[in-house]
Amino acid sequence: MFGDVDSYKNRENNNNYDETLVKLLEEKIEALTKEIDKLRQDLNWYKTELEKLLAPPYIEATILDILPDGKVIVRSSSGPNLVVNVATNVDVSKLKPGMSVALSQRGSTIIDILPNREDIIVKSFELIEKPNIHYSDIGGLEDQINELREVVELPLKNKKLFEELGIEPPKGVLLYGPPGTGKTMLAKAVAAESNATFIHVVASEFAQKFVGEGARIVREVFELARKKAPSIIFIDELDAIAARRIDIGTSGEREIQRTLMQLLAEIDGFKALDNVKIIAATNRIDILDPAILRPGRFDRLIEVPLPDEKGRKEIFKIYLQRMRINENDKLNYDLIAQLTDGFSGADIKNVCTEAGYMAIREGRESIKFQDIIRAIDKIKKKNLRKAINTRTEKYL
Ligand SMILES: Nc1ncnc2c1ncn2[C@@H]1O[C@H](COP(=O)(O)OP(=O)(O)OP(=O)(O)O)[C@@H](O)[C@H]1O
Repeated sequence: MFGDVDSYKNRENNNNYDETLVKLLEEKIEALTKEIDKLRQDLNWYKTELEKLLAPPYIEATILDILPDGKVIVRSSSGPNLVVNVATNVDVSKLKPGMSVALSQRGSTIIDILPNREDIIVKSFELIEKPNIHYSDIGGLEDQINELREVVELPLKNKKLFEELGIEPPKGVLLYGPPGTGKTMLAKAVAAESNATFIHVVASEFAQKFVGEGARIVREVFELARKKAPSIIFIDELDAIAARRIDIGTSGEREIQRTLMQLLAEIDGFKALDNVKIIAATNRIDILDPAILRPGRFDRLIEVPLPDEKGRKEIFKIYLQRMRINENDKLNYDLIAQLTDGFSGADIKNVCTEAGYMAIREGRESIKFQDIIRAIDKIKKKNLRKAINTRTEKYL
């Protein structure tokens, strides 16, 4: 009798044991299946990456003409004009002269239509139809503003006056001076006040971003400027392509030289009273190639120096008047202007921003005069550290 009860219990235990084991195994299978899926995904990813790495490069080409038999004449980026076929996955009816396409590695077949090159290049410039900066936003540069108004704004706005008087305004203006003194601001403000499109290009990017294409980009920038005229082309860091060169042996140097040549050709190619103006900026006028400064090119030089005490006071006023100052504090502009000898406009803006942060960090809703003094001290130390690092890095 008892034996029966025991065997029943044993069976019961065994059943429980089996159920637990089945559950465990099912869970294990589920986990492993998930892992297989994950590994399969990883494997596919590695396979496609490997394929991409091992795939031969395609050749970029521009369509010149589409022939009646469906073949296409292209100019390949590697040189000659070619008559090529079109792969079946490419819709022939979409092909048009001037379009960029990818050719198979052997250059015999169009295998893809590429996005419009001009769009890609143009997107990498800062193109502002009308910048939102005005002369009144700029402190301490009254003479520079007046000169720019005379040589850029007036000819753009009143071409007739110049034609009647028979005067030719300069084609290109070069702004030179230390970093952060407002050169870019000046160029943007003239564009805004002249209702001109502002095209901002950074010369160092010609060489870095578009290897082997600097000259072509210069051409496209000028084309774009003509299309969007009246316009101002602002070339920042001009020295990156226009520095005097003793040795042009390397291919990189030759490429920069070609870019410069194209820039000079473009400047020479338009008239002083066309409604495209060029403003360039540099911190290193001392190293510029004299060819760039010849009459008819960048022949109007405007120095944009560090602000003097009066200029610093004006810049402080521009920024601080927009900020909320503690009503019990009187701002001593003379003192802060005196304390910031050697500061650029950009440094002064940093001081104001830093003072604002000091108030925020201390949970205040307004800035105290003391914040500004502390911020000046902080920026001074930061600038000093930067100067020490620049002057000592060659010894480290
Ligand atoms: N004279 C100024 N008046 C008001 N703000 C200024 C002035 N100069 C500089 N700033 C401030 O500093 C910032 C940087 O100035 P900007 O880019 O015009 O200098 P930059 O001379 O073109 O410098 P870089 O040579 O480094 O390109 C401006 O956005 C502006 O906030």
